[in-house]
Amino acid sequence: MSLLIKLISASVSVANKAGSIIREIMRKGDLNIVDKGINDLQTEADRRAQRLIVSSLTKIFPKITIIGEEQLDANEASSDSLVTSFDNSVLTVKCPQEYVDIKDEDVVVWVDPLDGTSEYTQGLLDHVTVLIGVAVKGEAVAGVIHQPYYNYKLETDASKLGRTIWGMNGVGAFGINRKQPPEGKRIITTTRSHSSKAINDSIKAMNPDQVIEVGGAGHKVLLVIEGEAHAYIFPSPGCKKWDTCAPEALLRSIGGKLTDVFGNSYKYDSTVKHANDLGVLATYSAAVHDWYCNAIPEEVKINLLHKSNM
Ligand SMILES: Nc1ncnc2c1ncn2[C@@H]1O[C@H](COP(=O)(O)O)[C@@H](O)[C@H]1OP(=O)(O)O
Ligand SMILES: [Mg+2]
Ligand SMILES: [Mg+2]
Ligand SMILES: [Mg+2]
Repeated sequence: MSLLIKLISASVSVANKAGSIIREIMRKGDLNIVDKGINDLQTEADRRAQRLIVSSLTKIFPKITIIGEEQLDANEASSDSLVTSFDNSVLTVKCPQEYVDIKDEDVVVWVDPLDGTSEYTQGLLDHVTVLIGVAVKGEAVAGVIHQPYYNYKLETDASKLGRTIWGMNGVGAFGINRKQPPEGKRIITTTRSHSSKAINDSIKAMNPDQVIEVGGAGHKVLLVIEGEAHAYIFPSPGCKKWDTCAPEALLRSIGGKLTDVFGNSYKYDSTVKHANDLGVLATYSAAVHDWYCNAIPEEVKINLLHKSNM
């Protein structure tokens, strides 16, 4: 069994339990919110989900570097029992030849225990995802996106609540049906809680038919994959490597693309700067990516570049 398939399989299992914790904390209603900066919230769910994910994966893969969003006291153990099981459906997949021989030290796992925290605290629950991204030699190669409240408005059957999607470069994506967005239209999805003039100017320059303002990097990439939007636009600082690693890998696995505003892929080795200073642009197909990239005003791009060098 290859290391990568085992790692994705374990990540699917632990992401599912992290989702249960996120639902449990919301059900009990004690979110215990702190603001880490400006409009940068953390709840008990972010903390407990990260402790579970990082401790569980560390137990199975002690030599792999795992980087999580939340800065937590290293001495504080997970209060939840660890997940050391493997998702069987992933284990049946054959690892592409190029990844068969990778070593522990080639891998970095990027964990966003709860993406869309702002929306979580406001009850916009389907914007929330758990993101586990796997980078190999600095490249986003595989991603798990768990959406704990998928179907929550439609389904009364608790067994149909939530879904887990995973994808790997050279293998494809599972748990989601890819759909082409409507032809002859331009639908853009963007932030609802971290807006800026640069974002508004860029969207205006793209002359869209519709703009979908929703929370979460994971959630917006799912909208792109399911054909609800042609592109996810965030020409602004604020997203970090744990926001984009899993979404980037998942999109790539189905022929889409996630880059900075210049069209360059981000790197994900353990020494990279965490902030994605040059923004995020994601599209459903690599063939249309350049159009969106070129449509972002030059002034917006130059400003991001200047700020990133400061
Ligand atoms: N200015 C910011 N400060 C902190 N986190 C940000 C900021 N902008 C974006 N993010 C992170 O990127 C995600 C996508 O952005 P948005 O929801 O605004 O479209 C957010 O849910 C948040 O992740 P998280 O919720 O995990 O902290
Ligand atoms: Mg956060
Ligand atoms: Mg996030
Ligand atoms: Mg988060």
